[in-house]
Amino acid sequence: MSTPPRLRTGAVSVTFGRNRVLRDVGFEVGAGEIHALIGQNGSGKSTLVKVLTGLYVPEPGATVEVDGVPLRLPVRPLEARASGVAVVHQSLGLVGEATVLENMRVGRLRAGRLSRRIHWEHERAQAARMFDRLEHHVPLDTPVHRLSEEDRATVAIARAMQDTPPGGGLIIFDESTRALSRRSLEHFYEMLDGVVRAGTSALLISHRLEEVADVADRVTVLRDGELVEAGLPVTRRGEGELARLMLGRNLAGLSSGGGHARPQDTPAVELTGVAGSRLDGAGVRIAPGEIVGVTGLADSGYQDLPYVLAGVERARGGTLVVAGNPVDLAQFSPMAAIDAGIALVPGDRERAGLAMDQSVAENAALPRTGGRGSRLAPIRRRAELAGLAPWLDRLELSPRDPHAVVSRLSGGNQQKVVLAKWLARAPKVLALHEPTQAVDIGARETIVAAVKDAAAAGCAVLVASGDENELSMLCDRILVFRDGRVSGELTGSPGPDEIVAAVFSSTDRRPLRGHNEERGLVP
Ligand SMILES: Nc1ncnc2c1ncn2[C@@H]1O[C@H](COP(=O)(O)OP(=O)(O)OP(=O)(O)O)[C@@H](O)[C@H]1O
Repeated sequence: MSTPPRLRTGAVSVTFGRNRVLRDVGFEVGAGEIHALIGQNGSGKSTLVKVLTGLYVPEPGATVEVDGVPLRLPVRPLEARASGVAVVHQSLGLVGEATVLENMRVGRLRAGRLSRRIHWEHERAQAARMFDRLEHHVPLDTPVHRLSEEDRATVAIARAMQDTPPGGGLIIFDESTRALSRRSLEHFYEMLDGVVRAGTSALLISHRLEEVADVADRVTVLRDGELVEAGLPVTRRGEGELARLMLGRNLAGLSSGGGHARPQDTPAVELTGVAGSRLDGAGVRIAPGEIVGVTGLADSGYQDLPYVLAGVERARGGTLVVAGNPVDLAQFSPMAAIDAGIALVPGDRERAGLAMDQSVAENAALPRTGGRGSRLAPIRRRAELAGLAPWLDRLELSPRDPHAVVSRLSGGNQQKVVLAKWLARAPKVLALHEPTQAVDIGARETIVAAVKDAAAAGCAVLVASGDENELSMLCDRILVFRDGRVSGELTGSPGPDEIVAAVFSSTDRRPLRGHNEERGLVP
């Protein structure tokens, strides 16, 4: 008798109101494989994960089996956990302020039956065992936000492994790796390779198709809630082919670099001597039409710059000159930034100021700068909606409805709302933090084109990113940060390898995982 797959789903359908978001989804994940689940924003990936973990109830007729044993539906979260299914959420899903030990053991702490006291020695031993299994050790008493990015990735895997029996179980990574830099990704997959070689399975959800092509053994593709492919071997399938399967069309080739710079002009924006929690004398000058990237190691401070430029993060000191007017950064505010024509697209939606219980259109109208009660408000509102609609079309918002409530949109679609809102306002300066992080490859193409169009029209663009592919697609010039200030500059539309080499001071860009044939895992 052949061994059953690690996970098998059958006829999983989910409907919200009149919207059927999953339709008869049946697929299998084998033992010891990395299985990727890909699809455009809103195609139903997270909904499927939420069915597997018991957050959403599938329609009658669905089946979910782990190692051939059917789970009762709707899935009971504790039963899923007991059968060896673990989930790592977006951006590793760790609590920064809590220690490694607390992150490892939260939800699992056991108090003595009589004393009601927690046996910390037992908890430490349990946590340490996982790091032994991974052969990587991380200090248990350090708060997670003080760890290196690589160590944080180790903790996320170790934490999930607690629910999987040695050599068994399934870890679901729901966009967990999306904020990791190249070097941390290499480390992450080195560890995960060891875990799956021992027999544990991984279900990987990621919009980085280059990563999927590098590391996955097989791929399942969802389009509009339906299966397009189930368990297709990934061997020798490049990013382009995966994109075609996902989008149902060919992806136009993306040119790299901005190419619209007019550096002889007086700068549209200039930051000097910026001091903040992680910044220490940083400075950037951006000409009208120029797209400048800032990058570096995770703790180098470059990520703070868009927020300082948009007045969202108060700097301790430094000067901003925008359109020839100097401003003391210690006195700067978000409203002053908006008035100066500076727009911010943050990296995570929590910082994006989305009003989750309001519609897409209502969010696009926020914040209003003055004239709230004016008789002209309805006219302005209609004009705003008219300006927004083409952007919602261009970014393929799903559902394409300006009246949809934001909390009901998928994560990537929420990100698109923030982008559409600011792009529709034709800002003078755009401050972007990982602008394509949560969006699918089709929308990434559109966003890159839209940012370049904005630059061509004279907008000065700052892009903070740890993703060398994103930087290479967008930027004319890249500043590399170290210890809170600029330590190097790459000009002439640098490529991804050059960027990684500059950030890590080494030219060694290892493959994320050996080829499928080498791993001997492809049937
Ligand atoms: N609680 C809900 N109520 C109503 N609609 C919902 C709810 N949750 C999700 N949806 C809808 O279900 C569809 C699928 O969403 P889902 O989050 O599964 O997409 P996804 O493939 O994970 O997208 P992304 O890549 O953007 O994260 C979307 O159209 C979304 O608007």
